[in-house]
Amino acid sequence: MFLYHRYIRISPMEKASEGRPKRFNRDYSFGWAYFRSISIIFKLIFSRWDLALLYAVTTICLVGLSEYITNHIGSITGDMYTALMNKDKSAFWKVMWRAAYMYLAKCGTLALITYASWLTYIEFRRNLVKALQKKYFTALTYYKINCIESEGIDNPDQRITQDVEKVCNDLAIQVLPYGACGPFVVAYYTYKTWSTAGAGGVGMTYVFFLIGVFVNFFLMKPIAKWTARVEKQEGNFRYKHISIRDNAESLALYRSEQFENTECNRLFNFLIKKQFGLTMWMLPVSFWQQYFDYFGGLMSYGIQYIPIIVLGTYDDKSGADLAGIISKNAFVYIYLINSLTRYTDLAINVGQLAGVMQRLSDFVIYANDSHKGYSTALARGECNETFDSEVSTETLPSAVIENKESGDDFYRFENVAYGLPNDKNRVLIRDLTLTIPRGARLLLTGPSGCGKSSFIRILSRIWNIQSGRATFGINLENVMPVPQRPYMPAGNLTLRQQFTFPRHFECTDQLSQSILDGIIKDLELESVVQQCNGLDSAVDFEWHERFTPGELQRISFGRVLLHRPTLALLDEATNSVTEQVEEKMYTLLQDVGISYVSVGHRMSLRKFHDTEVMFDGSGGFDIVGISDDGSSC
Ligand SMILES: Nc1ncnc2c1ncn2[C@@H]1O[C@H](COP(=O)(O)OP(=O)(O)OP(=O)(O)O)[C@@H](O)[C@H]1O
Repeated sequence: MFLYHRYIRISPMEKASEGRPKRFNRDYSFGWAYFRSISIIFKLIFSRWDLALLYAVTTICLVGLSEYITNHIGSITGDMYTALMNKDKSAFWKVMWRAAYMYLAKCGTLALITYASWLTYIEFRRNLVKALQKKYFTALTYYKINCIESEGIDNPDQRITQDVEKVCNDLAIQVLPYGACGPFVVAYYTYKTWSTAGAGGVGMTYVFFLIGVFVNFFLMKPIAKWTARVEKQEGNFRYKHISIRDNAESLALYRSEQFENTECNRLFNFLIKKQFGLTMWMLPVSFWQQYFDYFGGLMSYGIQYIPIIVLGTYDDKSGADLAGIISKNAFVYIYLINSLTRYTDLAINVGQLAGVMQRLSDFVIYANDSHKGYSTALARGECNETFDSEVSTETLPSAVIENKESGDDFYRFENVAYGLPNDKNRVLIRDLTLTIPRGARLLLTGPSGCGKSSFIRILSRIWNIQSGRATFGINLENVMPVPQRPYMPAGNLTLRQQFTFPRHFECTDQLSQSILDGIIKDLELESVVQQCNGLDSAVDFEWHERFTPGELQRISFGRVLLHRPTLALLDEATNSVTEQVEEKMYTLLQDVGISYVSVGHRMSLRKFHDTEVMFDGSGGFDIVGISDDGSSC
């Protein structure tokens, strides 16, 4: 009771953190949903004829071979008993030699099974991770899960890394080999049992097994549920530590050790509570598993009661022969019981897999749903209608979106309203009528939170408009953003790769190299190159921890100058550099003929723009012209 109170009681804070009910935020069960999730995951693992299938079949064949050898090994003890009781030297040495090479074959096969099942695991994991990552990075699914509405898909990173690892490991090494060969082994030993102990012996064994299955079925239900709960809390706890790693300097400046320590402990306590819950359920499962195994050993002799005492089948045999027969029969019966109990043991693995497997299949279902809208929109040439299904058209006129690449304008908005994609009631801007022509130099200003960056999201087509008519006259390939917080992809990349991001090309040709050298000089990035040991050394530090926001802003600005898009979307892209550097940056943009839409608060920005849209913070706006000296006209 004390332990229950200490670990399981739900605190008010924990209750509050559960939030509103979400589609995928539910407890997992050991039922039909599990079988559905198995079919979803298997389709991804075996999506084509490849090594995964070859290795899986090889493993199963090796397990079959191992069972065949075991069948021959089974008679060795019985023959040894008979040879020793008869004091028969030649029979003894025959059995010894037979045993030696049989064990050699058995051990070799077991080693090969381990090897093949690990290869299977690697191929399973390769297929599943690649399939999930493809889904994650299609149709902005990663953005929706992390920034918009995940419907309860927590910790996607953990699902792709840890959950996949567990599922593939258990499937390839535990479940698949023995699960696939099991029925044949069971059928063979059932026949062997029948031929010596008759229907009574087989019946006793199967009743024993069915009791096991029945008890396991009830014990497994909570295991699936609690495993998924533990996985979720593991993900939250790990993510907390990752965020501390990524923000170590900010924490140090805030001296927030105590706060973060308490927070880490709080998340860890959630995890421990869930682990305790799982452990509580593992107690009866473990007891039942052990008891069942031990009782199975006794049963292999118990069944012999039928042929030896009830049927008197071996009444004419000598003591030595009977000892050998008892040993051989015991092997057959114990093997039948073992093959059946192996299934009940596998049930623990399968039960634990149920929770993790459903976490993965939920991820797949969510991604597939989110791809649906995207594909239709793409087919209509309207790849920006990603969030259509979430937008309310009850109170607003419907949204009309057109793509006109050949037009004179980059964008045309007529009576457009936009707001939060995850809250249809929150409209940020209403009735916006604005044309952004080719060659535009547009400035967006207004109070914090009024919807300036959201407008950049509309231009980048990661958010959709709610109503009105929007015409897009520029392909996304020709637009490049510079976000508020410079994005530096992780993974020991070189400085050159940071510059060439988001493309994977290597700028080795003379022209790109000379452009890059010019950018480094113009943006005064020589010291950054030095700290990175040149352009082509893989760095082992965290970019945000090593470089200042101003340096990072200059690197992301350098990307724009290197890629030379038609239009740059600059979201407070120069707010960490001096006004002199800012002037240099805008002059460089103008020199290479890149149009731009900027978001910013500084007055000094005005002189680089010809039009200003001033949002008022309550859904309205003003559009004014700007003359060369920065004054309104
Ligand atoms: N993914 C999101 N989910 C929910 N709300 C969001 C999301 N992104 C932005 N918002 C909200 O939308 C509103 C407008 O945000 P936006 O980023 O456009 O502001 P902003 O005008 O650029 O402000 P600032 O000048 O402070 O950057 C804010 O209230 C913000 O909290």
